Amino acid sequence: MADLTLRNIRKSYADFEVLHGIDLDIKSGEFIVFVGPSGCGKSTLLRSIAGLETVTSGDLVIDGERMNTVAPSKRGISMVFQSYALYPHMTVYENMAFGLRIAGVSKAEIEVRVQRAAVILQLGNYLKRLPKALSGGQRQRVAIGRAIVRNPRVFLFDEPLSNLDAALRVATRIEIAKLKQSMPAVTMIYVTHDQVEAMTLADRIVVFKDGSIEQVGTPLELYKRPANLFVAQFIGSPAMNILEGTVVGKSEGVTHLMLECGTALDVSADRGALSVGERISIGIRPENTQITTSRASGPGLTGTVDLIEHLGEVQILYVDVAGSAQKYLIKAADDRAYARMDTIRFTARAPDIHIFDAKGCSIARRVLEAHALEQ
Ligand SMILES: Nc1ncnc2c1ncn2[C@@H]1O[C@H](COP(=O)(O)OP(=O)(O)OP(=O)(O)O)[C@@H](O)[C@H]1O
Repeated sequence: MADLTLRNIRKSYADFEVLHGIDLDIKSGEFIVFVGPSGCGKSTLLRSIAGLETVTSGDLVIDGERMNTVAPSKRGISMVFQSYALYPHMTVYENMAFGLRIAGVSKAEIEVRVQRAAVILQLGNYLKRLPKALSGGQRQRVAIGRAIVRNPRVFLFDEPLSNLDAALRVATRIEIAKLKQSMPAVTMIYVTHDQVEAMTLADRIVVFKDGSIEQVGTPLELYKRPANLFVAQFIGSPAMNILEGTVVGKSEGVTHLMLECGTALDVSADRGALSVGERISIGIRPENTQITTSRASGPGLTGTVDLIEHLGEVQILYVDVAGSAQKYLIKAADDRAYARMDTIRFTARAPDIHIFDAKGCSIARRVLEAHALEQ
């Protein structure tokens, strides 16, 4: 069991601040996934939690105990890296046992722990093999086994699957999900660039940008209610489409928007305290866009198909919309044929239209925060 609290964590390399005051509460047994663009500080934070980096200021607390100056080996943390870093001349069993032997754990206890890890990771038949006789996925399982045998309170994973090919990634991802089920009390923090890993493994996802947290939430919260434009475009693949516009009027219960592409859009007034003249962006996900007809009629936006990608069960249409520099992407079932230069009309259901203010903040969130302040 391990609750983890990060309070105003800052980390600088010389005069370059990488982490700008991170606050995060992680509950015992949670599976937390860190995502964010390259260089945003995910690995630095993970390594700081492990004690492989010293934080410049702030408090790093595990189960009520401040850990800032506690040696990595005394934090009750195990870490699995992208590179498996197995000892090539040792068998799988010896690789898993090595750290325990150095720590002076008895032979009998080592046997129990290694065998237990081998069962969890289905490595029982490979214990006598050398790493060179294992697949990449099996090697990564040995690296995870080596971490398990230490009975950690907190398990850290730094992009553990990124060296594996697509099929092995999926198989090993499922192993990690099972591992979580078999160790429900262990807190896990996992860094990845892979959307599917983040969405499928996480209890909560933390989205980072430039050394700060943008949003923390369950995968569905981030997908359905992104707090800002950055999260909206970062979570989901292909990314959410964004169109610029202005609030042009308000009448009873309705706010009228005019998009730069020349399309008028009415949204219900409870979508926010929008003011007339205010610049806004609307966001619609490719999979939430419905093509109304292949001819230029009916309500919605109009565009010209520029490119089509067939992915099997779905196709991605890249559509040029007048007045918008960005292509509008539509994810549609592959049961209908479109051709390049087709003119299409498309719409989205009202709940699937996200609205952001000029600062990129979600209007829905702005309203929620305003309500919270009033109470
Ligand atoms: N030892 C170091 N000395 C100086 N700068 C560093 C050091 N380690 C990391 N950085 C810088 O800190 C920033 C954050 O790096 P970090 O590796 O934490 O990012 P990341 O989000 O994990 O990126 P990626 O997804 O590419 O692994 C980067 O700008 C990086 O260049």
